[in-house]
Amino acid sequence: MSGIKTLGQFIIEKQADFSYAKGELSRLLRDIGIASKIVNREVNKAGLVDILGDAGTVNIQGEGQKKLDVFANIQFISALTSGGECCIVATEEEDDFVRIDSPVSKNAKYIVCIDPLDGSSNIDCNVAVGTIFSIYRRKSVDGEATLADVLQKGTQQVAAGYVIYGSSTMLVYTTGKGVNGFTLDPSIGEFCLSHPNMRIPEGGNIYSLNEGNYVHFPEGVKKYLKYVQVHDEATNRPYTSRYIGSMVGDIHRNLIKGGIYIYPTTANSPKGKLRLLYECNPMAFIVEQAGGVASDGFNRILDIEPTELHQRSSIFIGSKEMVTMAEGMMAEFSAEKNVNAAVSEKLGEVG
Ligand SMILES: O=P(O)(O)OC[C@H]1O[C@](O)(COP(=O)(O)O)[C@@H](O)[C@@H]1O
Ligand SMILES: [Mg+2]
Ligand SMILES: [Mg+2]
Repeated sequence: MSGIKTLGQFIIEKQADFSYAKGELSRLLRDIGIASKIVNREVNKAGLVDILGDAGTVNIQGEGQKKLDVFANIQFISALTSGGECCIVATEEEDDFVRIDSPVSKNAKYIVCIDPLDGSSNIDCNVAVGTIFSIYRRKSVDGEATLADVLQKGTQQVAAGYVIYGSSTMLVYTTGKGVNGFTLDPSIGEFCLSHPNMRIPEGGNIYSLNEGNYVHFPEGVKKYLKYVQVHDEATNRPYTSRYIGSMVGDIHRNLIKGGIYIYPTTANSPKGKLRLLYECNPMAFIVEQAGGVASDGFNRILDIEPTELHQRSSIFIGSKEMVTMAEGMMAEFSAEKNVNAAVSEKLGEVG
């Protein structure tokens, strides 16, 4: 077993990077690791236990909840409650944020935003699903933490990560000092460092979006699709289309191979489908830390000021050259034309 570094060992080792660290964030990441293993256990034997199918309830997003959505939600809230390092959990599956009222948690300084089970539409057909999490330090020091402590810009995240329950189970996270990936070794029940210092390629030829929504796409996205589907060997086009329908699965693949994932505004989702706090912010932090880019087509995701708990956003995320090209098309062809300085600057970089 020499040479294996577990998630726990790595977290403690990296704690030294933060002079003020007292171990709370390390313990919080540990708690998320524990709940992920419990969810993984159920995912792995899903067909044998009563965890597939609908729960018969509808969440605040207006989506039918799957049994595994509900199970995962309960597991993460209970692990974070017994761990005692966070005072509020905001989750995609609960109408309002959950205040952790255990004696130890009351003064805890961390807020966790979580998508307990991502890719719910794939649960019943054994396709990769995931969990996405984001951690903030509360702004208020005294008294009970409030909604204002949850509605922080993505730039304020102290850590973010995802777990992918795929052919193997991996946990990938950042604390703002690069991105590292850990693979679960079931034989020892430990996440072990397998992908140190992950970097997304600057360019790529994989595009991921639900083309079934084409007619409702903004003009800029339609133009980008035309651009990637043209035959031009010099620019390695046409690109390849890959769409799993689990944000975690699509972004994990693109993180390793290079690529772009786009979920724009559509007729069904005029503000975009994906949730800013639970999906867009954590994925944007990870991808940026790996050298990529994430925007809503115009504005950097991490700079968006959240105003609602379940706020949605369009998202263009992945390899720098690909996202910048798509943003250029949005700037040129999409009516919103609220191009900000940053996009023009990026256009300048690509030339
Ligand atoms: O089916 P669509 O509209 O293409 O949406 C798929 C997207 O929706 C999601 O499933 C939304 O996440 P949840 O499963 O957590 O609700 C993403 O994982 C995925 O990328
Ligand atoms: Mg999701
Ligand atoms: Mg979900």
